[in-house]
Amino acid sequence: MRVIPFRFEGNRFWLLDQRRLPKEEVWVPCQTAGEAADGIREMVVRGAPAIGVTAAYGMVLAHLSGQDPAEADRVLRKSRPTAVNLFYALDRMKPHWGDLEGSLREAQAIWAEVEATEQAISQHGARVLKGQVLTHCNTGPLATGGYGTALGAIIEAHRLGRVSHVWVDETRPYLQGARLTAYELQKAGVPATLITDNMAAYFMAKGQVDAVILGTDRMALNGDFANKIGTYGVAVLAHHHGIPFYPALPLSSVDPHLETGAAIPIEERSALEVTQLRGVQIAPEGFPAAHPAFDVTPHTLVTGIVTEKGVLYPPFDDALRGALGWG
Ligand SMILES: CSC[C@H]1O[C@H](OP(=O)(O)O)[C@H](O)[C@@H]1O
Repeated sequence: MRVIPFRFEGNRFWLLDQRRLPKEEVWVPCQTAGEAADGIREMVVRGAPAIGVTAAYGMVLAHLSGQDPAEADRVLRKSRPTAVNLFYALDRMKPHWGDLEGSLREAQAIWAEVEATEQAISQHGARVLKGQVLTHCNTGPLATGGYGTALGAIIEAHRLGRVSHVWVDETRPYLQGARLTAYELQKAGVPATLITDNMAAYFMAKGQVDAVILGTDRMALNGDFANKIGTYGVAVLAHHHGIPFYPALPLSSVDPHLETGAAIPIEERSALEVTQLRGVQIAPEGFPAAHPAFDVTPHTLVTGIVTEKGVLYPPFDDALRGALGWG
């Protein structure tokens, strides 16, 4: 059963508060673009494609509340910097500024595109997965509003009898794996085991990981990509152990302005998300803590890129340009 993280109802965009999962299912109503931006920034809703859909409906809310679309666009663009889906969606909404019906149609189209591309990603990704798969962070319907990307592929591969078990990285510090991926795999009936991030090497060394698949927040044209912090480490471990490593993404997550990953903006989040665990102080009060929320994995560590157009193999510059229709 898929848990869709939002719904548009009664001229409000309702967000399932992912900070409260898996214990409580609490819905938060957004009536303005500012409230949608707050929901993105505070990670009520999170996940690259889901952020894009939320931003699109934030522009619909701006029209419903009589807000200047340019101001709404500015507020939404400031909410989080790394996932390119946010900017892709707002660029798609721009031609409809001042037009409520057109904005609503475009937002619905963006959401429908998420659903369609992720069904394809899941089917293509399922064909490269087998045995025991490790994943990092959360890339299911909660992160996308559709079928999921990497987790969609895992669930489909299990349905086909290809994947027998999933190692779920808890994904410190925000714990998207422990709280959200475990929740989604349990609902989907897929056998899985939660591990702390520092256990991945142990299970790889024991030969208990046959493939790694995970998400993408922004990919450059050479295949370098940004994803949840810890992804780069998993990629290095997989490379060392000769384990196939696949980022999964819709092609709308490719940044057409970036030749390499060097310029991908990395979000710095509050140190409190590291020094506290669900509000419980775990480090000395005020102790300094770093919190880059993403890291960049070089394309040289990537086996294949799972997209709605199929699985792309090196040289990724050519493969991505071909998939984007750039010849
Ligand atoms: C389907 S891509 C989801 C992507 O977004 C997550 O980041 P966050 O939870 O901070 O929005 C993570 O990087 C996932 O891989």
